Amino acid sequence: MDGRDWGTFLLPYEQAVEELKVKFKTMRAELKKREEYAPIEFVTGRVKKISSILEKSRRLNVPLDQVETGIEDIAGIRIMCQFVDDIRRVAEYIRGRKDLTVLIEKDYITNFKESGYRSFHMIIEYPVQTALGQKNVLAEIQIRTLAMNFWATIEHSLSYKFRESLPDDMRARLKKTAEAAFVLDNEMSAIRLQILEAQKAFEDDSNIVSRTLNIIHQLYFYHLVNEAIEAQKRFNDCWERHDMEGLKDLLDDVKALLNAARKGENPDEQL
Ligand SMILES: Nc1nc2c(ncn2[C@@H]2O[C@H](COP(=O)(O)OP(=O)(O)OP(=O)(O)O)[C@@H](O)[C@H]2O)c(=O)[nH]1
Ligand SMILES: Nc1ncnc2c1ncn2[C@@H]1O[C@H](COP(=O)(O)OP(=O)(O)OP(=O)(O)O)[C@@H](O)[C@H]1O
Repeated sequence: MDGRDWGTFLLPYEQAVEELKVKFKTMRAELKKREEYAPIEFVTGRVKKISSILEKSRRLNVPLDQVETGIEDIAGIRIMCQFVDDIRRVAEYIRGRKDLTVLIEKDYITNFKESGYRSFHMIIEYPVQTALGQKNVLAEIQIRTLAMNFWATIEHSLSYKFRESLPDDMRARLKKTAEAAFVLDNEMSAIRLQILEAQKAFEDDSNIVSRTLNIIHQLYFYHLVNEAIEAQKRFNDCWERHDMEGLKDLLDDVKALLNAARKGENPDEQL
């Protein structure tokens, strides 16, 4: 083993993890403000323990003087999302950043691992400004859903570190639980789509209501008083019966009335 000062060696990795955590947490807050929905649920990070670096360098045959390039996850960030679709969005945001360079992407969601493990990984190069100047460090970003994280956390503590020594029946049961997490993610995505569709339909309906009432009001300005009164009656009737189709027909009719009234007056103002 080389006699390096591990404390000093790990300093830029610690700085990288702290900075990246702040940046992704800020990204979450910003997206929440701008779009009212943040694809990031929460962010964690860690610097690999010295014992784990030594164990991995032995397992991967990486000489200790080459761990900086041979072990990509000494600095590690994990981003948890609610839905699978959010993972693609977060990856896209990361690709667009100017303060880091994406070197490798590993899509263990499309191609999940033999164990059942699913996550999206990005290996990045991140420049850290140290007292001695700039140092580029490698870091691993794991992006996953809450269900993927739940599974990976339990599986990690049970099997990942035991590797071959885990009993076969336990391995098989863990694989089954990975399938359950996969089904859970799909179900949640389906529910989410339904909620989004319901929200859109609700917005469309409320637009029809406001546009119809607005146009009925405008009919008075063109002295179409009887037509306006008749349209308002039809509106009240449709509203009582929750008849959105009837409201759509009414909107078409009042639009036609208003267009006819405006004809000749200002052709550009046709609805
Ligand atoms: N819980 C769990 N985590 C995994 C599994 N496979 C990969 N990971 C996580 O993903 C990281 C990177 O995995 P890989 O992309 O396979 O990286 P690698 O450097 O080729 O090899 P290893 O880290 O030794 O697996 C690991 O350090 C773990 O944190 C798995 O089967 N179960
Ligand atoms: N990119 C990451 N971001 C945040 N936490 C991580 C990341 N990678 C691993 N961890 C967590 O750090 C802890 C220590 O893991 P450790 O680095 O020893 O192993 P590992 O990365 O899972 O496996 P390996 O040694 O094969 O790379 C575990 O709780 C693990 O879940």
